[in-house]
Amino acid sequence: MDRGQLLTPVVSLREASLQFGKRTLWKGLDLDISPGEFFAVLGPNGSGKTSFLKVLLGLQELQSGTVTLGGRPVERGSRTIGYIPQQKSFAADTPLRARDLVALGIDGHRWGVRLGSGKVNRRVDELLELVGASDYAKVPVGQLSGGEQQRLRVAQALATDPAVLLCDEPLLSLDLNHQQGVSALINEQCHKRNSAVVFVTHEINPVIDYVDRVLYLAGGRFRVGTPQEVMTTDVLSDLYNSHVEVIQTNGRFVVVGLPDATTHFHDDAHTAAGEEF
Ligand SMILES: Nc1ncnc2c1ncn2[C@@H]1O[C@H](COP(=O)(O)OP(=O)(O)OP(=O)(O)O)[C@@H](O)[C@H]1O
Repeated sequence: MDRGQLLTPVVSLREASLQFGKRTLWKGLDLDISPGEFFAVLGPNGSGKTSFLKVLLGLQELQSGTVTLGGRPVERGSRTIGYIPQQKSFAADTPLRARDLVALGIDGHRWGVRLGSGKVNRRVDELLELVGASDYAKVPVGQLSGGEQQRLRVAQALATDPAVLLCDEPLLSLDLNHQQGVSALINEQCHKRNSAVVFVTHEINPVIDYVDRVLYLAGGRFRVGTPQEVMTTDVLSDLYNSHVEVIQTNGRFVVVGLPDATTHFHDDAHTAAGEEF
């Protein structure tokens, strides 16, 4: 069943195009993402995945077309958005404890005013527990492992119970255990608390059990559909303009013969917009 037809979309793009110089990342993108939908954004290096998130964050303007969140134009710093950025480790001497970092997600815009109130402290405790970080609540963030830091970023992003949760490769550099823990948390926010999740990743398999639909960007074009519709030999060969073999085994996708790690932009990218299933 198509959720998009049942629920009012929380993210909508119409005829959206993004271009840097002569390079078109995508054009003619029409897309609705519904509450409670887990939406993965896939594609090779440089295909525009992070730029897509930046458009939703109000940090990158479209060349043409429109983007709305909850029916309103996107704006920077919206509290309806939770954002898990690409992982960068905190410097060892960062003067923040784990719980301070999470508290910034609740009250970051009012730092120094309400922080420390009983209500904020209780919410921070709840969030730390949710991500399994209570044990290191008072440890300076720079002394924590990459996986521990990442769980805090998830807690921070969930702090406002956001309608839209944007995740930029949140599993990078996590071991398998932590990958599973972090993706299960994000899935819970999506399918239990009804947030729309936009999940940028190079690899669909770690979240394949959760993904409802995929936006696959490559070569200045795109495809949108369920994983079964998009992750096929025909679709990926067409997007990459080169023969790519997709094998499905045990519910996982193995993609063989990708041209290289970087996207190949088609010469005809300006006229060959992707199609939506
Ligand atoms: N502000 C900008 N000005 C010019 N070019 C830009 C700008 N932002 C991004 N680009 C270019 O757009 C392309 C897409 O970048 P983006 O970071 O969105 O790709 P990505 O799919 O997230 O890549 P990766 O998988 O490597 O993180 C890249 O070639 C990048 O250099």
